[in-house]
Amino acid sequence: MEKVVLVTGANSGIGLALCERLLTEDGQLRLCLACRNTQRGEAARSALLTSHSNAHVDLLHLDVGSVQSVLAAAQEVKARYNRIDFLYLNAGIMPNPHIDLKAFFRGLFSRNVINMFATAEGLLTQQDQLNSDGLQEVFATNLFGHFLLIRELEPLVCRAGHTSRVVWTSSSNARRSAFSIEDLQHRDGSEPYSSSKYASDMLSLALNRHKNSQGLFSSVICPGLVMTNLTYGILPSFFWTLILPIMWLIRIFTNTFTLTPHNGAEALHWLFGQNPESLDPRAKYHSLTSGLGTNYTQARQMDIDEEMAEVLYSKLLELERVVRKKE
Ligand SMILES: NC(=O)C1=CN([C@@H]2O[C@H](COP(=O)(O)OP(=O)(O)OC[C@H]3O[C@@H](n4cnc5c(N)ncnc54)[C@H](OP(=O)(O)O)[C@@H]3O)[C@@H](O)[C@H]2O)C=CC1
Ligand SMILES: CC(C)=CCC[C@@H](C)[C@H]1CC[C@H]2C3=C(CC[C@]12C)[C@@]1(C)CCC(=O)C[C@@H]1CC3
Repeated sequence: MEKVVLVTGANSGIGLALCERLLTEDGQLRLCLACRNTQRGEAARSALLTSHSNAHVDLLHLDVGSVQSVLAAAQEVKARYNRIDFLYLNAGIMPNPHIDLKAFFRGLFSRNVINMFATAEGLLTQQDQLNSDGLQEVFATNLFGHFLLIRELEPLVCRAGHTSRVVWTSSSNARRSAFSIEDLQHRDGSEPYSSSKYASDMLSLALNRHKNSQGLFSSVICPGLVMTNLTYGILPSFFWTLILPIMWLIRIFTNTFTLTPHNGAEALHWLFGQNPESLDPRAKYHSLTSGLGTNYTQARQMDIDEEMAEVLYSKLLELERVVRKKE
């Protein structure tokens, strides 16, 4: 039976590389590119069809940062497909990033240097804003829109006798200390990205608790540091080009510098081939690249409090009720 796979944020970076890899792996796939920008979505679809001329590639308009768009897109998905095997929740933003250069140079000469390059801990802040639904934009895009999408698509992913998978593109930047259960949307802090990614790690655990019995299995991955539009938004592209040789060198010390979208998509691709029952719900699956350029996936335990994950789940359900009422 052909597998139905939906990828959010599929028109560039890691999402597009994943699509390319999935089509190479399985020519029978029915792939749905869920993109907010139709023109960029069309360009991605054409590029994929150039290298896989017989592939089934559909396009879906979806802005995960908008409640109305998520609800409309979910209706469209339900009309087009009768099940979804893989839901890759990959779209993500990091608006107005700011690097703390002092902290960077201090970190360079500390024992924490490897961890700093792997996680950006203490280096990065962002300035977030409210979207038209009155939600914090980073929370709405990276977490809540995807949560709402899963809820809307439950008839397609929670089916008796059938297993479906949800895979979150999280980050090594996800940190417990950046997240507050009292401030889910991170209205008051300056690390909305880290907070939203930590929340996705917790949500994945809660989804497994609530939905495994209905055939839905959730996993989280970290793609490592990848050169994409997102990272080009942190520092100008000429800077990245200048330091690229240094980055290849750093890869010898930290295998988290995957650098290319193809390498970054390693764990996403690896999960596609795994039996969900064999996966650890408390693990984050990391895409890693060795100094010699070999890609591999490694499971690392997440620092997650199960009780807090449950509270997050209930709070998201409550927020869902509120936004549905408004709609
Ligand atoms: N690059 C890195 O080093 C790392 C990236 N990640 C995560 O990987 C994921 C992919 O990012 P990456 O490939 O790096 O960056 P890109 O910017 O290349 O890709 C992000 C994708 O998400 C889409 N997107 C953004 N906002 C929305 C929205 N509201 N609705 C629908 N689609 C949206 C973008 O579409 P559009 O073209 O319209 O903007 C784009 O296709 C993100 O979740 C990111 O947080 C995690 C760790 C490290
Ligand atoms: C010499 C050199 C490589 C300098 C770059 C320093 C920083 C700009 C990077 C060091 C660690 C990086 C990192 C990210 C962005 C760029 C750095 C801060 C991410 C936050 C990008 C998005 C993620 O989800 C995780 C990444 C962790 C590492």
